[in-house]
Amino acid sequence: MEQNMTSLIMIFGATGDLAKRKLFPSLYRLFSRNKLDKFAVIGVARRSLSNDEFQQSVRESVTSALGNKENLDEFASHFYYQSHDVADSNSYVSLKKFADQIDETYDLEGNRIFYLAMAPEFFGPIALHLKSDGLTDVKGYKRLVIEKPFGHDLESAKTLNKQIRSAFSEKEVYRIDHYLGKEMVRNIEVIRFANAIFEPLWNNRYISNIQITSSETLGVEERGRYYETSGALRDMLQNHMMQMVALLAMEPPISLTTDEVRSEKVRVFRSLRTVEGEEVKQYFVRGQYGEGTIDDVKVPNYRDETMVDKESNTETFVAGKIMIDNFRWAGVPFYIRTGKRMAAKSTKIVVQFKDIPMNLYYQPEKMLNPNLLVIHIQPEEGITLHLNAKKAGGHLDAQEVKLSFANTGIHAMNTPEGYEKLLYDCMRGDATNFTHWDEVAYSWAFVDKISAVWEKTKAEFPNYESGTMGPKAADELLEKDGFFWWPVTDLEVDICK
Ligand SMILES: NC(=O)C1=CN([C@@H]2O[C@H](COP(=O)(O)OP(=O)(O)OC[C@H]3O[C@@H](n4cnc5c(N)ncnc54)[C@H](OP(=O)(O)O)[C@@H]3O)[C@@H](O)[C@H]2O)C=CC1
Ligand SMILES: O=C1O[C@H](COP(=O)(O)O)[C@@H](O)[C@H](O)[C@H]1O
Repeated sequence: MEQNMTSLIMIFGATGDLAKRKLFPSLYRLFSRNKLDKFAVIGVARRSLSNDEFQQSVRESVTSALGNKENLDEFASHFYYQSHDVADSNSYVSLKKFADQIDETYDLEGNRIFYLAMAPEFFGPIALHLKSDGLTDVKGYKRLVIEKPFGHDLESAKTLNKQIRSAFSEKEVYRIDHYLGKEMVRNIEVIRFANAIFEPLWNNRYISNIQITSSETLGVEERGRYYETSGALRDMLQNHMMQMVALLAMEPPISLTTDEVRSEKVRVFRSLRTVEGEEVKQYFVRGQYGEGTIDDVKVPNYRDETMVDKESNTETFVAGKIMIDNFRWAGVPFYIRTGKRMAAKSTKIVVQFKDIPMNLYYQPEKMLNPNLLVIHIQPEEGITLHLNAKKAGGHLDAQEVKLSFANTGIHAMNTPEGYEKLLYDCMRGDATNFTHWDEVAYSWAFVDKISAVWEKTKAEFPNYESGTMGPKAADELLEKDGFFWWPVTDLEVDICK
């Protein structure tokens, strides 16, 4: 793999929220760790700004995300601004001239990263212009980083992909899924494939079900316009949740190359049981938040949020049972749930193992505790293994014990922000933690069948109170299979202490 950390990074949408909150601070962290060789950034957006004003906004965003930092002036001096309307062809001609000049000044070897941090309707047109107006005619590498959402459904994703692919090859396209930058999401593979105690048990003989929860306390905030066209199914399930399912379910790749890992993930997507028509209500539950209280603050109904339809049929919560019909996973439900305005901000994976054949130690009053492997993705990062062991001093009484590993505890620092890792990977030319077109296409095909049913039928919303773990039907989804959601807040236990 290339390790050339020299590049001209062009950020389209450089005055936007994502650039300020995530991209500038992440670049700063790479800079401060000496991970960048020669680099310059051209920020592109519509409004008119001088280079000085832009550099000031870069300094402010780094300070606001990371506090006062060293060498900030030196870092910011690598940033340039170009006012540009992405819909106007003439702008690209002057942008190309400017980019060539910066390339020469910093000796950037013709390496270019185009980061599209803009509304998705611009992705295709920008990619086409970059090629037709010569910005991609470089002697080094050219890479296109694309934010989510990648389309609205399979059809629109195909159209977008066609536009992008007429300017960039698949290997040059880096589709961001920021969950793939999270430390513990990346750890899933290592936990699975580097431990002799897990891999032999990682199948339908020993695992009864897997639960993935990604709950948020935030509501839709200022994103009503986008969210009304998306909902939790497209916003979270089609991408982040499906990626976690794939990492948990895939076969061990023969090596850790981008192509091998991606091809194993694609095999999982190909094995997904299609859920359509009448089956959708047996497998999936949707919800929309009503008013409630979070952290002692009263919060409004989703339908009363800015830019939201008073009769909105958009789901802010989704729970589902995903079946993977292959040899390893036949019969094992993967339960997923995600939503806004829930009781806690938490992303966790709970792997519940099957009960042992006979319960010697808890009978007759109590049930044996199943063994659980909990992967804490956020806010705390770590692993907890729930076992049964003898109670100290007692006769042969058993009790549940927990073996915990806290990522932060070991490294005594915050783990790097996901965007930092993804930017670093992109500069190194490592696309393993970006989504391949095939993954996107399969997961849209799966999700489209569900949205087709939901869009046709009006739901009885709101159906969960803000500050709770979603509608009752989400609990019933597991109850009818004899399971229940392991409470994510209780599982937070002591791992970070
Ligand atoms: N914000 C976040 O936390 C996340 C965002 N994303 C994705 O990132 C992308 C950007 O989101 P976000 O930063 O929130 O969006 P914002 O609305 O905050 O920013 C949009 C940016 O696009 C620029 N822009 C708009 N129209 C044009 C135009 N015609 N020509 C040139 N520039 C233009 C704006 O510049 P100006 O104002 O000067 O016109 C601004 O810099 C979206 O795809 C979103 O889905 C994904 C995950 C998280
Ligand atoms: O992609 C998105 O993710 C965030 C949740 O991300 P997290 O890293 O805070 O878990 C979600 O709020 C947003 O709606 C969605 O677009």
